[in-house]
Order: sequence, then structure tokens, then C-alpha cells
Amino acid sequence: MTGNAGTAHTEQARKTAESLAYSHGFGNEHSSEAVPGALPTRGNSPQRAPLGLYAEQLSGSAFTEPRAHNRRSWLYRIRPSAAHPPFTRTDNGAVRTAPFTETVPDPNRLRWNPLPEPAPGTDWLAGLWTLGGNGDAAQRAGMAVHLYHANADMLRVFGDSDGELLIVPEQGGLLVRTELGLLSAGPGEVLLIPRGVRFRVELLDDTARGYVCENYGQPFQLPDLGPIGANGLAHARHFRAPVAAYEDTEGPVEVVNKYCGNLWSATYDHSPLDVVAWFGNHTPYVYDLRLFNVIGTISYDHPDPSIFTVLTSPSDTPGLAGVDFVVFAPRWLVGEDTFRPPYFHRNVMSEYMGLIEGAYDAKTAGKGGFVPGGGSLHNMMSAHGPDRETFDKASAAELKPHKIDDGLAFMFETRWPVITTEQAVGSDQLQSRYDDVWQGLERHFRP
Ligand SMILES: O=C(O)Cc1cc(O)ccc1O
Ligand SMILES: [Fe+2]
Repeated sequence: MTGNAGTAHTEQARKTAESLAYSHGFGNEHSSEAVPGALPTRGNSPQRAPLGLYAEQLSGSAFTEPRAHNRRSWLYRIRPSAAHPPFTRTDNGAVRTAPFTETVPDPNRLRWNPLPEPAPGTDWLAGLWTLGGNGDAAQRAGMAVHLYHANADMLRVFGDSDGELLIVPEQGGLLVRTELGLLSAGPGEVLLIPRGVRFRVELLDDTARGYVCENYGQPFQLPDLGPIGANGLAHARHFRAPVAAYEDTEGPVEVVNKYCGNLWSATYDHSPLDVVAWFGNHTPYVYDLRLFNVIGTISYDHPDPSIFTVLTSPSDTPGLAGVDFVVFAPRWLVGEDTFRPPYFHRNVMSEYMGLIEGAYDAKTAGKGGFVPGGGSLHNMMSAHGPDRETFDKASAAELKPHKIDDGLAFMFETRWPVITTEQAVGSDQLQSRYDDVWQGLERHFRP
């Protein structure tokens, strides 16, 4: 389960990451073959697939869902996925799954410092630590917030039957070898791994730290743009899918499957990353958050942060997301007669926020409060907004055009409260006096 970062292997992984080819476009019908002639040209499942490969469909939606929501890919592989021994239970480590029942739902505002250094030899999966979540994985509804801190390559392969994984690196680059090919992402980029797709994470630096949104619900999609028009926010073409790349290796490989909340392990006699060609619209992606086309006011008032939605997982109620992924990217603030930072609010949705770099405009920079790698949780109806210093400064500021370019924050915003795990509320990382940031907001009322 352990590998070694900071070695010749890391050098090799970096070189591989730098030279990766991609297939562009969110939701496209991609197609790719690592060996010419591996893709059938007519049927999906010919009597004999080309080159002696096995044809296998991977579904991300029910067969019968409307075409606009239908997701599937056809994989042409050395062995079918079905050729595996039984899975047996293995240690869940620090991974927890909905329904979350370990703690009493807490109306308080909570904030955490980053995870501590992991023990030597901690791979990405062993370094995964669940903060909380909602819904029920077996009902395919809800989400979980995880953090990771790893210092070793995965030698095993992981697949999450419970949900799609949105990985948000905060420190350290990742090289991710998936069934559909290789992707690489570093801080400022995000990775999306569809439910059940198997992958292995290698580190491009000595350690890797970041956040994960595990989405049990409907797969993330680009938000509708409404009156914004045909363009804007995250552009479909900036999402990069892998091209086919396969491992043709025999010998024992541990494959871990997260299934209805538990980790299960099986030792295969071959690598399951043996897909030689594939086509379809169900694929991992990497997206560079700095390419987000930020839209905001050019007159007055602070728009709601839904305008910063990168990806949304709809729920059964139109407009009400199971979870939205929102980015606070560098942007100009020009609003006239406007309190420019995030306003005071009580939101029916629940907000987990993380920081990838720099500072966030609702929180005073350099105060050691909301720091990269840390996070805050403002659950359903909890009152929050600018801290006292931010309020005082922004209320008095001269309203010149101002560029916010010193930070990259994000939010997982969900329709259900996030119930924390025991380890999250029992950890040393939980800040004890978060409420203090709103102390001293003086009364200014002059009737
Ligand atoms: O609480 C937060 O910082 C997130 C947020 C940002 C914003 O600009 C408006 C509302 C909101 O919840
Ligand atoms: Fe908020």
C-alpha cells in the first residue's frame, strides 16, 4: 500500500504528467484508442471485438434516462471487469459514508485547520479523511466532504461505487491513472472521477493535500446559463478527458471498492487498468479553475454566489442542487454603492468552504483563521458573512475598481445539512473560538 514520493519514480511521474494528451469537451462523445484498430467501427459489441479485446459497457445513468442525461462509455479491454475474485471487507480507515449518524447535528458555525502530516507511507486512499456529509449513499442522494493528505504513491487501485469524486488539490500535483487513461492535476485544477471508475493516484511532489466532494447523487453537469446566454462560467471545451492508455501487467494487484459505506478488497491477477480503447460520454475530467469565466455585477450589489457555479448535481427538485461546486476565482469588483465582500446571510443551503491558495474576501487575510487546506462549515440557516474587520474595512473603502487576485476559494453547497463525523468534531484541527470573528460588530444605529 505504500510507495515512495521524492524518488526517481516521482521524476518519472512528473515527466509523464507533463506530456499527457487529452480529449477536450465536457459531455462530448469522446473516442480514443491506444492501439490503432482497437475500436470497433460499427457496432458497440461485435461478435469478436477487435484485437481480441473484451467489450464492456460502463453506465453512469440508467439505460432509460433522457438522452441529455444519459451517460455511458464502451470500454475495450484485455480482460472484462467481471474476471475478478470475491471482495472481502477491509479497514475503512478514516473514510465514512452517509447516512451520517455519529454526531448530533450542530447549528454552530465550524472551522478547521488543515490536516496534520500523515504517517510515512500514507497513500491517497489511506490519507482520505471524512469531515461529514448528508443523504444516503445507498439511495444515491447526498454528498460527503473528505480531505486527503498523502505522502506515498498508491500501488493499489480504487473505485468508488458510492459516488463520483470531485478532487480539489490544494498542495502537490497528482498523476491519476484511470481505466480510461491518465490525468494530472495540481492546485488550482480539479479532477472528476465518475462513480465506479477505477484509478490509482501517484504523487508529483513529496506530499499531496486537498479536498474531495463525494457526490452520491446525479452526476455533476455544467449549470444552465439562462439569460447569461450560450457562453460563460466554465466552458465545456476546457474540460479535458484522458486518452486511452492501458497496463498489460500480470501479477497480484489489490483493488479496493467502496461500496455502501465500506471498503472491500480483492487481489486481482492482473491490472484492471487494462482498457486499450474506449468511446463515450462517461469519463473522468480535469478542469483548470483559473479558466473559469467569472461573471459579476457591472452596476451595483453583490450577486449571489450561484453565479460562480462550476458544476452542479441536480436533485429531484428543479433548481435545488444536491450539491453545487462553486469557485471564487480572481475577478474585478466594480460595484457602485455596494458592500462588496460577501454579505451577511442565513442560507437554507449548507455551505462547506475550502481555500486552495491565498485569502478569501469575507475573512481577514493573514489572521490564521481561514487558511489554505482548512475549511469552514456554515450549515442550513446558520448566520455568517464578513468578519468584523472585513465589515469595517469594506464599509469605509473607496469604491474604485478593485481586482481580487490573491486567492482561490471554493464551496460545496448542498441542499441538506452536513452532519460532521466524530473525528471531525473531535480533532485538534477544529478551531475553538470561530464565533469570535463576528464579535465586536458594533451597533451603528442612529434613529
Ligand atoms: O459564505 C460565504 O462566504 C459564501 C458566499 C459568498 C457570497 O459571495 C455570497 C454568499 C455566500 O454564501
Ligand atoms: Fe455563505
